[in-house]
Amino acid sequence: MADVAMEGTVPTELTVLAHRLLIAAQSASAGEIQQLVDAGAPAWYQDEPLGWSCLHYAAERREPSILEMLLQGGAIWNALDKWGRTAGEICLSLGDQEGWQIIRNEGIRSEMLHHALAGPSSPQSDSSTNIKLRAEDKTSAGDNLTFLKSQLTWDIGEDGKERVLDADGNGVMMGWEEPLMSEHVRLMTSDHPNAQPGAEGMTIMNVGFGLGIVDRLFQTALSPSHPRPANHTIIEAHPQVLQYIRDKGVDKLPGVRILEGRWQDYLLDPEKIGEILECTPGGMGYDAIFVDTFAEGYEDLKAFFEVLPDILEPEHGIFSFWNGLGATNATIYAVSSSLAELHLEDVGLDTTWHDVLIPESLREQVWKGVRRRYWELPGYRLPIAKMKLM
Ligand SMILES: C[S@@+](CC[C@H](N)C(=O)[O-])C[C@H]1O[C@@H](n2cnc3c(N)ncnc32)[C@H](O)[C@@H]1O
Repeated sequence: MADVAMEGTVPTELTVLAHRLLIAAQSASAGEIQQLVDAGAPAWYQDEPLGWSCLHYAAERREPSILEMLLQGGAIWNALDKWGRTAGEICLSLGDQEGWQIIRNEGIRSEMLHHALAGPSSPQSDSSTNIKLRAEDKTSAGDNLTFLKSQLTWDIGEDGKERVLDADGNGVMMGWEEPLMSEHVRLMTSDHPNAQPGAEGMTIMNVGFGLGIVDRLFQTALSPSHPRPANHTIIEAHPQVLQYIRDKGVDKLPGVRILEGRWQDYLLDPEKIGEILECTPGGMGYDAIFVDTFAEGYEDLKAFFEVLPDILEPEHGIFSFWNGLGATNATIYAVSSSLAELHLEDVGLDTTWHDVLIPESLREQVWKGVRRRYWELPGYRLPIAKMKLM
């Protein structure tokens, strides 16, 4: 959540100015608002009853120039109200596309600037991320190392589909995601030259096994006339999931290799990368790489992006990732997706997006009995990235 200063935590004179700005944002002229900002009114302030900032109030006016003025005056693009909505959601609910774009663009600009100033990603620390794309907690869903030590449970949800929950009852992997995983696999394999009938089969790296849905699909999605993967490397870190892999015999499938441990243990070590690539033709990299971990934030994903030029086959290699960060909020999801696209571009990859609808009926049903919802949007933005052609 964005920095929030509720009543009582700022000095009185600032509080007065803050309240005047909140009121002005609703109906005053641009000149009056600018005067208050120039006088030092804190545009980041959020009120007590609603958690609304001046940007939320201004969003109701549908006057894009006022939003721009407030953002320049220090309003926080991703301040969340008590219902978890940014001012962008207020714009969206009123059909104000122009206002929404101003807030989204400010999000992209401020996140890019933040990352540029922070330098290369450090997956050990989330300090260089501005968007709070994951919970700032040390519970299982918010911290990767805590998650990897936590006890997991496999069961069947009320939708009749298998799921894995962590010790806090959060959904680690839910069977309803299968149609999305299927679309990832289809887009990653169907046109690849090594997946065509008579070809030698693709080399695939999947990071994060979960229920093994995506791995099963990589093995079986294409018709029998197509070759099975020539090599299928799975990196998985949770001991119980590794046991599940052995119980199911996945490690015995032809061409499958399980790397036990965190992806960071393997891919951030240049010597290990060399060994891992030995199974790919000429050591040139994987034909398809997919990442879907748990309890990791944007910094971790960005750190993964930075390794891609070393591990993705440069000519036809396809990278995709589970695009779930920030998915509880439309504006933050849009900024997070754009940020990923720009950071992939920085490391030499072009991204195309495929919009996949998730039916309301499916979304409602699957959440019964699960504590933390992590999906709140009607649509999923599926990324497919390839190395840019020189
Ligand atoms: C959401 S599930 C993956 C679901 C999978 N795509 C499927 O189709 O079933 C995430 C998996 O990533 C694993 N994981 C979490 N952090 C990891 C890390 N740093 N390195 C490797 N695996 C990790 C978890 O143990 C879990 O099995």
